[in-house]
Amino acid sequence: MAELTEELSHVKAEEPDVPSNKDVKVYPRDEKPAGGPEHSGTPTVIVDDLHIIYRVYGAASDAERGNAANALLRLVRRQGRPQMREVHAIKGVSFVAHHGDAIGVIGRNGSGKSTLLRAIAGLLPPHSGAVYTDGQPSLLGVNAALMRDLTGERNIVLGCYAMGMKPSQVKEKYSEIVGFSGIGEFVQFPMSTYSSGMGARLRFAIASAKSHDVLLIDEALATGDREFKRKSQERIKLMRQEAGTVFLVAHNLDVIEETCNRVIWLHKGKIKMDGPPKEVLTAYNRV
Ligand SMILES: Nc1ncnc2c1ncn2[C@@H]1O[C@H](COP(=O)(O)OP(=O)(O)OP(=O)(O)O)[C@@H](O)[C@H]1O
Repeated sequence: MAELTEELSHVKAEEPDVPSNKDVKVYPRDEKPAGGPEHSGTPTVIVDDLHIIYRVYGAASDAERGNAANALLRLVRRQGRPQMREVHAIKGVSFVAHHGDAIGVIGRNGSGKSTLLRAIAGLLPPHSGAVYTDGQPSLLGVNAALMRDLTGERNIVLGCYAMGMKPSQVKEKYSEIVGFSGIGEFVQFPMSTYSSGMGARLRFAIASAKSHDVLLIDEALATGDREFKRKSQERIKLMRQEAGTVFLVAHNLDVIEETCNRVIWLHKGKIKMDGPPKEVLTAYNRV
């Protein structure tokens, strides 16, 4: 900690101005995109007829796969342009999220949950359609990109800077982050020595040390133990009260039910249902 304090005092002299992260974009249409329960809060995220298509180079199409002739053909074709396949992961998704919402995103493997979160975070360009956000979305574990070769301590400092915190704020939050993560003395060890649960807990502790306009959490709570799940659910509730919007992808439906006030069910890249957790989860459990 002494080393950390010294490091922070050096950095203070070069402390950059943190720009305002309000990024209000004007929604181009008068009407509201379809779906979702009624809300009185301000819209924070508007997803409008979003399509995301991945391009995979070097992949054989179905027609090309499967026999020796096709294999030979593929060998020959490799001399020319590589084959390209498209994966249409999000197919015309529209919804509006509001201040104070905690939205669970559920669906089978490959239904497009992570892709949707990455698109909201601005990490994937839409093929068509648009995502509008009021404020800076933060995708847990990516925005605060943690480095396996560095100690937990270093990652906390870098992660906090990456979220736009000032050195004085990092100093103030440091002990709280370590305490919340529950990693104890491992904070002095490189993250490569952590279990996946410890890494996820530290990521959550760092990301939730700051209130976010839009916080996107992808399965981070899945690896924590029961005590950590309880603590993180409480913190998500607190973040909602602090006017943020939280998106949560989790396969554990209990976590979704206890944490969220709304659930979006994705199926093969489309919204199958969008509404209160009880209704959506009951329908989801029936299939
Ligand atoms: N980087 C990528 N390149 C090509 N295709 C991808 C890529 N990432 C995801 N996909 C494809 O996009 C579709 C949606 O994947 P995505 O990871 O968003 O689903 P998911 O619902 O989060 O799945 P899971 O529950 O297994 O995490 C899948 O068909 C997947 O194979």
